[in-house]
Formats: sequence, C-alpha cells, structure tokens
Amino acid sequence: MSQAYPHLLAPLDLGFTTLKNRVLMGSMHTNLEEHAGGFSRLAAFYAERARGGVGLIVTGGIAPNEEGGVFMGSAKMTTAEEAQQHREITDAVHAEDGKICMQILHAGRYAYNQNLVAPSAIQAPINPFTPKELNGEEVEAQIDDYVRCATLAREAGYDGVEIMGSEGYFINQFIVSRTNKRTDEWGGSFENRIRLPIEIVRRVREAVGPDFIIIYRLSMLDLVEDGSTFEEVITLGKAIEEAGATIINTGIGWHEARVPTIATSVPRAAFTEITAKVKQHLTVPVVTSNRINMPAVGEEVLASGHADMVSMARPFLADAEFVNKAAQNRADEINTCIGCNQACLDHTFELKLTSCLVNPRACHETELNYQPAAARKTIAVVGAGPAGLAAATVAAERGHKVTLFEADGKIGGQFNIAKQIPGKAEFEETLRYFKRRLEITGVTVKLNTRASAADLEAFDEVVIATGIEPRTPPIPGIENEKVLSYLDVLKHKKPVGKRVAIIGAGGIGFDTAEYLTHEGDNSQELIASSKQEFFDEWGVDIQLENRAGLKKAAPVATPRQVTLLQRKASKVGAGLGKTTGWIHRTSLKHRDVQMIAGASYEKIDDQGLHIRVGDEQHLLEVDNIVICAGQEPARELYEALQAGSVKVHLIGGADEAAELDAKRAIDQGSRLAAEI
Ligand SMILES: Cc1cc2nc3c(=O)[nH]c(=O)nc-3n(C[C@H](O)[C@H](O)[C@H](O)COP(=O)(O)OP(=O)(O)OC[C@H]3O[C@@H](n4cnc5c(N)ncnc54)[C@H](O)[C@@H]3O)c2cc1C
Ligand SMILES: Cc1cc2nc3c(=O)[nH]c(=O)nc-3n(C[C@H](O)[C@H](O)[C@H](O)COP(=O)(O)O)c2cc1C
Ligand code: SF4
Repeated sequence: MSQAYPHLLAPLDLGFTTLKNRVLMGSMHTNLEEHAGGFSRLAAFYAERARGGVGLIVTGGIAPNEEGGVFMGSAKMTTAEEAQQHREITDAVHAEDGKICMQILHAGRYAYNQNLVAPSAIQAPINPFTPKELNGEEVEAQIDDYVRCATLAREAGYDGVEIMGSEGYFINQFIVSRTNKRTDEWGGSFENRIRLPIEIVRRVREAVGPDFIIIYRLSMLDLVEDGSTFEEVITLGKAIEEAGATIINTGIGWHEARVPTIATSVPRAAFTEITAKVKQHLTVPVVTSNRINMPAVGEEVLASGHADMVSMARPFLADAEFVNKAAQNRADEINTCIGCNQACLDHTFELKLTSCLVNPRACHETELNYQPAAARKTIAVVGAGPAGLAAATVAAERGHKVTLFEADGKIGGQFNIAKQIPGKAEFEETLRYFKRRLEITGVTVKLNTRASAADLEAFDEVVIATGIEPRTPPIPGIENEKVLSYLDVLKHKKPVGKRVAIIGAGGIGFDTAEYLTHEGDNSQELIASSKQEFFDEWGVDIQLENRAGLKKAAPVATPRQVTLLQRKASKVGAGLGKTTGWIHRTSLKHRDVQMIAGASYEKIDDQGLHIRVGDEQHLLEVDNIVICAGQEPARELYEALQAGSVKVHLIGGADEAAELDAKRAIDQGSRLAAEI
C-alpha cells in the first residue's frame, strides 16, 4: 500500500534521537495535573496517544515554581517528590514506544494567584491581580527555577522539555516593551529584553546535557499592541537556536489579544505561512500549530515546506488514534476536532477536567471504556442526532444489535443546521465520522422512518434521542406572517427581508444573526471564510510589516440590518462559551448587529416588533422577526412508551433541552451505551 501522508509520517532525526513522524501532540493543561489520582489518569491519557502513533507528546504546562502557576495550587515541579509523581506518565508513554517532553510554563502576570510576579508591575487586562515587579536577584532566581525544573523533568524520565515563551506568559512579558518597563539589564533595549529567554535556554542546556530535547515555544505573532516586530522574532529565534534549543515551536497570539486564534471560525492551518517565514531564518526543526485537524491538512503544510513538524493539540483529545488511522489509510475514521472549545479550553478555564465534545473518553480513559457486552441485546435508538449517534455506535461497538430510526432523510439532527452557520463548517466532520462509525459497527440505519411506539415493542431496550422542538413565546401577534422560527430560516430556507429582529440572544440567536449578516447565498450548505477574509476582518497583518502582526481591521459588508434582543438585563450573550463568547459578540459587532438587553415584547403587527426597554417603548420596523426563544424536549414518543413493558432510556435534547449542548448529548449517549 502506498504511503498516504509521506511528509507527515516521515521520521525526524534530531541527532541524538529520532522521532517516528512529524506529528507533535501540542501542550494541553488538562487540570488532571492537580486532581486527586490525576497522574494515573494522565498516564493512561498519554499512553493511549503514544499507542496511537504520535511522534512526540508535550505535556500541559507545569510551573517551575509556586508563583508561576496559572492558578492557586497549579502543578509545579520544584522537588524530587513532585518529579517522582511524573514517573508514572513517562513510564507509561515509553512502554508504548512513545516520546514525551514536559512543558515548563510560568504564567507571570497571567497567574490567578496573589503571589504573581512579572518584569514590571503592570496588570494584565484579563487578570484582576497586579503582579509584583521582580528585582534583579529575583530574576536570577526565576532562571534557576527553570533550570531546576528541567533537571527534575529529566530525572522524572522525560525525553525533553518545552519552554513556553509564547501566548503572553512570563517569558513573553520580558520580551516586549508593552509589559517590560525595566531599566536594568533585563529591560530597556530589545537586546536586554530578550536576555531572559536566551539565558533560560542556555542554562537549561548546560544543566541537562546535549542528549535531551529542548523545545522553545516562540511567540511569532503577538497580536497585541507594542508586541514584537517580525525582525525581532527572527533575532530572538536565532539566539534561542544558538543557546541550545533542539526544536522551535511557534505560538500565536497573547491570551489578551482580541483576535481568535484557535476557535472553529479560524480557518484551518491559518497561520502556517507565518511559520514558513520564521523557518527560512532557522536551522533547527520548526513546528507550526493551530487548527491543523486532519492528516491531509498537516501533509499539505509540510509538503509546502511551511514547517518541519506540525503540532496538533485538540485533535488528540478528539482522537487518540489519529496517527495510526492516517498511516493505515483510515483518515475517514478520524474523529475530528471541530474547534468548539466547549469541553476543552472552556473546561480548563472553569477549573473542570478537560475533555472533548466529540470524544467524552478524553481524560476519562480510566473510567469510561467500551467493553464487550456480557449479553447481546437488540436495541432501538430513536433519533440520529449527536446523542442517538453516540449511543447507537457505542452500543453496536460493544456487540449489541442496534437499529437506529431517523425521521429525516439523513443522519445528524441539529448538526445539519449548525454546520451551515458561518464558522461552523467543521460540524460536518462529526457527521462524516459518525456515518463511518455506523458502517463499521454495523448499525442498521432506517432513514425517513418516524418510529412509533408500536415499532419499538419488540426490542430488548429502547433509547429515545428525539431531540427538541423550538419554543414559541406567547407574544401577541406571534402568528403575523413576518414571524419566522429559526428553523424556517436555517432549515426551510424561507426568504428573509433586509431588516430583521431576532428574539432570543442565546447560542441559536447568535448563530442566526451570524447567518443572516453574511454575504453570499445562504442556501449553500457550507459557508467557510477564506484565510484572507478572516485576517482582514480581525486585523491580522500576515505580510508582517506591522509590529505584532496587527493592522486596521477592514469593514465587513453585511446584507442585512439585524437587531438581536433578549429579555434578561444582563450582558447579551453572557451564556455563551467562556473562551468563545467574546468572539461571537465581536463578530456580530463587526456586522453592525444591534444588541438590546432587558427587552419585553409587547406585540407584533404589520409595522414590526413593539418592545419596551425599561420605561421606554420602541417600535422596531422590521421585515421579519425570527424566534430563537429556546427549545422544549420532544418527548411524545418517550411518554407513549411509558405505558408499555419495554425498557426505555431518554437522552440528549429530549431529556434536557439546553441550547448548544451537543457536549452533554454525546456524553450522555456514550455513557448510557457503555453500560446498557
Ligand atoms: C444553529 C445551531 C447551532 C448549534 N451549534 C451548536 C454548538 O456550537 N455547540 C453545541 O454543543 N451544540 C450546538 N447546537 C445544538 C446541538 O446541535 C444539539 O444540542 C444537539 O444536536 C442535540 O442532540 P440530540 O441528538 O439530543 O438531538 P437532535 O440533534 O435534535 O436530533 C434528534 C433527532 O431525532 C429525530 N427524531 C425525532 N423524533 C423521531 C422519531 N419519532 N423517529 C425517528 N427520528 C426522530 C429528529 O429528526 C432528529 O434528527 C446547535 C444547534 C443549532 C440549531
Ligand atoms: C485545553 C487546552 C489547554 C491548553 N494548555 C496549554 C498549555 O498548558 N501550554 C501551551 O503552550 N498551550 C496550551 N494550549 C494551546 C495548545 O497547545 C495549542 O496551541 C492550541 O490548542 C491550538 O492548537 P490546536 O488547534 O491543534 O488545538 C492549550 C489548549 C487547550 C485546548
Ligand atoms: S471539545 Fe471541541 S475544540 Fe475541544 S478538542 Fe473536542 S472538538 Fe476540539
């Protein structure tokens, strides 16, 4: 069989060691690092990825000292005892013939802990705490802590370390004048500001010897004012190489930057051309990162010479077997990361365990396993949305005889609607994955079949995953012909006028506004923005002429005037994802969407929508009013089955109709089927 991805799967010789391919599993802090029993779970998590064929794993960030932890009590490596805990991880990865580096991450002024330190006492816009300015001796002590941490990592069995110099953390804060106002040898001139990372790498190399991997994560595009120029990035990269780095990984955007860098609306492989420009000036292998989520994407990046390796972080939450599947020409079986951040980065920042919306086993490898069923049962699953698809495929994988009923002509449920929203085209990948899983696991799929209670009586067990019905709010005039439901717009493609009011600013209201304010033919199945459109809209200068890669954002043309309303007086969109809500709000602002909170809906008539905000009455003269006012569980069938004798389970939206909750739907479907 010909090699499917020759560049991606080619080994990489580092001189003293060889990586089996060009795929690096990017660093992800999972919060297991601080969890009771977390190290055993991390060992299982990483071992599964090593078994899955990845060339090199980088752990989530571990602090070199207490003050450098992202949160109070964040995992650190400062003593032999702390290092010893990591043995379980390194042994497990090596037992699977894998290689693993530990990331050393010092948060500096981003630390959510009261002892935070930084080059200068300047508060970060995303942190309520102001850091203490380090004196010269204390800077030296911080370097010593990096060296101690790297040495301990070596003793713990790691193959190397990654020194985190990107995303606006401690090292990055020294490099740029935005956060470094010092006048001693660690500040002032650019040469002084880059002294810290160079000294860290130099002294770490001295301490660990030549046969230990040192990756340095270089901030190649700060995307904040007063960040580095491209020339400065290159000067630093060369100096880091000289100081002893084995590999340079490239990072994009400080956490306080107002440009999305990893969300689903970021085009695939958006930033690899910039890595290519960095690579031209360096001799060590260079890694590129962000939104590379399928083997073909990684292959193209490497074949075009943009980088020597690709980093994929979240794709390894979504599928531990990514590399093996690519190598065996089974890329169509890959469970693709859709960039939603809902179960990974959102969880990290909510201090919950990281997992994955499309793969609930991620970081749960020791407790959620799909073992062969003790006895083979006949199982009916009703509804082929995400909940039903997860339940049907897991039950069939375990050996049950599964029939999946779907009223529609295709599988996917609401994901068929979600994938049409600009920036959500990736949702199609989940449907492709499940379609293939249904084939592989041998589920009998009955499309265009609305199951009734009578159809289900003969099964051993029935899983009801019938989803939701949109809620219709009791507003006088709701029957006016101006009124449409979001399904009328997104599914049935009814014509929509130029002036629109959307009632309900939850996730679906936001998505509907996004859909209606995009140019082009909305009847297309997929609407994905091009890289250039994305960079223009968000003000990213990929010509790298401007400092930090920022440029003036271009105005966005929009075909409609949209007003988005909610009853609650709180910030519009407050319920959206922790790490993505700001992106959705900003995107709609780019499209001049008016947002009104605290609205009560008085009536709808031929003039438009009459609302009251506080004491004031307003008439919104609009052509259409689109209702996005929540959902009700569709439980008719479940209730009908209650009278019979068959064992029935209820999952997904049909169990609890929370908007935008595929995470719960897939998790619930998978967990039920793991036990059934
Ligand atoms: C525009 C939009 C954007 C979204 N974006 C996101 C997002 O970014 N993140 C997120 O987590 N979620 C998102 N969602 C929500 C997500 O799609 C739902 O949470 C998820 O689909 C719920 O899954 P489910 O399987 O419970 O139900 P559904 O997806 O509603 O599927 C239920 C299925 O059951 C079928 N059915 C019903 N009755 C019968 C019957 N009697 N016989 C046979 N079949 C039947 C229906 O035809 C349907 O296919 C979005 C939804 C929309 C509409
Ligand atoms: C849950 C989560 C935790 C992360 N933690 C870290 C971290 O500790 N250190 C780091 O350098 N990057 C971290 N990142 C960023 C990733 O390394 C990577 O740059 C980003 O996810 C984009 O790559 P991807 O599209 O391949 O996921 C994290 C990302 C996620 C989703
Ligand atoms: S939760 Fe979403 S973004 Fe995170 S790994 Fe899974 S699919 Fe990717």
